[in-house]
Amino acid sequence: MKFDVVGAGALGLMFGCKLAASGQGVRFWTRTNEQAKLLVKEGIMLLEGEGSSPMNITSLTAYSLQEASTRLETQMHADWIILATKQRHIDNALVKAMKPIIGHDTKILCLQNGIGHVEFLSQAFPKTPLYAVITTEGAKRSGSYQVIRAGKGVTTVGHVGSSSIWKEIDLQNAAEKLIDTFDAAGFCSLLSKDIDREIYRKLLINSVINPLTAMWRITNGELLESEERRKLLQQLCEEAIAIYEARNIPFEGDAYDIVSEVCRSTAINMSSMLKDVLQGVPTEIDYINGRLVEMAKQSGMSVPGHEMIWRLVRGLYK
Ligand SMILES: NC(=O)C1=CN([C@@H]2O[C@H](COP(=O)(O)OP(=O)(O)OC[C@H]3O[C@@H](n4cnc5c(N)ncnc54)[C@H](OP(=O)(O)O)[C@@H]3O)[C@@H](O)[C@H]2O)C=CC1
Ligand SMILES: CC(C)(CO)C(=O)C(=O)O
Repeated sequence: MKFDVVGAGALGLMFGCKLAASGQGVRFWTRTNEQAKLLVKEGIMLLEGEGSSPMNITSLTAYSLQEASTRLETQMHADWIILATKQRHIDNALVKAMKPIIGHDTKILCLQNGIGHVEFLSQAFPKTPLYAVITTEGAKRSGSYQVIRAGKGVTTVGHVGSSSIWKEIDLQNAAEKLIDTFDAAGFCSLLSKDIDREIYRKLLINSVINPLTAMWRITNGELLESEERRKLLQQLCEEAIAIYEARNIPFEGDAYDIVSEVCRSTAINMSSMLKDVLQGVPTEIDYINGRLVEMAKQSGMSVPGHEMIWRLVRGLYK
């Protein structure tokens, strides 16, 4: 199978490295020429867990995405594009730059947290099948070509949006082959027929854990360590569930219990939002709490907790 990885950040490097190591064809499309050159020169170094020796993949193909139209004149389109940028990178400029790498049989796999990107990309690429991924894998970039697998997780894949020119059975077969390929590369993967459910479940979890850990600068586990923190966790869960109920979005189980369980199981993790804040880069708050606030407004509801935490996190970045 051939993969084009757009965005050689934490997840892009990790997925690309392990897919290449398992014998798949992987080509990287970076934002900068400098990173593409470094990847070609140095390869990727992936560290998986303490005590394990690093995996080093060399002989890579990598270009800047801006060069796509000239590079694709002499090369084949991939079966899959793994879109591994952040939500905020997905805009008209990225769409324009990606057009040359989309062939007749290319499918796009979106790794982003939050919501909004699927609708945007469905409109931008109406004929291209889109799949969303919800992953509990943890990856941390430690340089332009070095990445750490911070935690093994489960990667769930499902078809999203409508792609009128593809038959349901072909969409399903393509996803099944992808799951087998991911499994063979060392990613425990599942196929979901209702990926929206997974997306909204993850959205709720992220909308509670991420901004609170980012504001308080604490690990996920520390969120449960005081009554004051637990109360706010509870309030954000209740507000999110009220929005879901108003909009008929299914959510199974007790939100507070589920969020608390994620805090416990990822206790020593720094949330992705806290990492962004500490690095001084914009967070994904607009695509997580911002979207919830927007949904609440559309339903004529007030969600003071989410609105306040959204503004507080936005205000951290000038
Ligand atoms: N890391 C994780 O463990 C997890 C991440 N996610 C989600 O996955 C998504 C990616 O996260 P993560 O890998 O951590 O993010 P990173 O910031 O590490 O990676 C994003 C990459 O996209 C690149 N990029 C930006 N614009 C372009 C462009 N125009 N063309 C090509 N590349 C571009 C960036 O390049 P540059 O560095 O040059 O700016 C960067 O390398 C996020 O939405 C996140 O929420 C979900 C689950 C786990
Ligand atoms: C589940 C959680 C909160 C784990 O850290 C996450 O997805 C993130 O940090 O973005």
